[in-house]
Amino acid sequence: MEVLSIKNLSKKFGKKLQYAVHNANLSLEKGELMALVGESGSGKTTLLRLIAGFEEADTGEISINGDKVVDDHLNIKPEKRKIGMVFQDYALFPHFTVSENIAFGLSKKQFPNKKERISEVLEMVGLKSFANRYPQNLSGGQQQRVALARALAPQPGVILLDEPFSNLDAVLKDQVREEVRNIIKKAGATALFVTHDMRDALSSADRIAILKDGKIQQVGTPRELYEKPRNLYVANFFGKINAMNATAADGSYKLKSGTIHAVNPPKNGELLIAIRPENIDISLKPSTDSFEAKVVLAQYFGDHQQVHADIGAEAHIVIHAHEKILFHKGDTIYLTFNAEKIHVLDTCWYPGLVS
Ligand SMILES: Nc1ncnc2c1ncn2[C@@H]1O[C@H](COP(=O)(O)OP(=O)(O)OP(=O)(O)O)[C@@H](O)[C@H]1O
Repeated sequence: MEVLSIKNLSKKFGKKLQYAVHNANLSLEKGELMALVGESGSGKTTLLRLIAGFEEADTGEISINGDKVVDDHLNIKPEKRKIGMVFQDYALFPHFTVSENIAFGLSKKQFPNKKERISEVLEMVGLKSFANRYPQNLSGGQQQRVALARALAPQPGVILLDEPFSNLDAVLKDQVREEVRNIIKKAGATALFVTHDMRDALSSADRIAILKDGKIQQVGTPRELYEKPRNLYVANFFGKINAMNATAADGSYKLKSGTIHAVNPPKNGELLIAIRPENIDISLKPSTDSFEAKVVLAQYFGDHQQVHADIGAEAHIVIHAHEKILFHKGDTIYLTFNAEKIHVLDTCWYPGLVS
């Protein structure tokens, strides 16, 4: 069941030429946890605020639980949208205890027995024994769980979380990501969280939507976005990738310095192909499909070596090698591309493209 539906949503601030959010389409199924990622200024916060009702859309539609909350003639107030919000700084009321913070958004009509509901959500977030504490006497991770409990308590249609992991140090982050995901899943809630950190998105979300210049570039599972990025922007956002111009012909990708057999033969023509550094084998001996290359930089990172090499006319190739041999600048090496992991990118994206 579709819980959040966004159609052709756009927002421009004042007289700016650029859209903050441009023609966004997004759909969240019940129980889904989605990450909204993108670099600074890509429009993540604006999209979240449009959904919450803190900003007014220029055009487009938003529905929550099947009820329209925004269209050309409608702009339902934030408090009437059945949305739970977890703010970046948690925004807990300092003079209220944990219980009082959670009680704040609960109506007597929906929950005649408020105490029971508070106890339920405190149990859910593992803070039952902290009910009477004040926020300043809690750790950052605990404060975040209170904020999450407060958002979950009224059983909203969708929970929106603004940069939920950005205030946590690196050690806590891994643990809190897992906790937040588990709590949301246990509650059966549907949630959308904003992050600029691709690790948050890859490790926690069921699906990811990636924004660039206010436009959604791709929506998919972490694996789809990592392994089958639609364009170079998406590919680069999730780590290093080697992109090369190639000509598709006779079931192969022809590069200037050799040919790679294609597993899924593409249509003939000029293409931009891409392969991740871990999907290239490196050897000191040639084999039938290998490309000769010259090492220009080799960096040792303990669990792998990052080798930069030139293969003739093709630009720089980056390889993550796990071999025991250490490579050095000037070495002649032989690279074999894992044809199954070669992916064809959309070439219609270029930096700065807005419409
Ligand atoms: N209130 C505002 N007035 C004018 N321009 C705004 C306003 N809010 C956002 N913008 C502009 O809209 C664009 C998108 O901003 P937004 O804050 O949504 O991006 P973001 O991806 O959340 O960035 P960050 O990660 O830095 O928070 C930017 O160009 C920003 O300058």
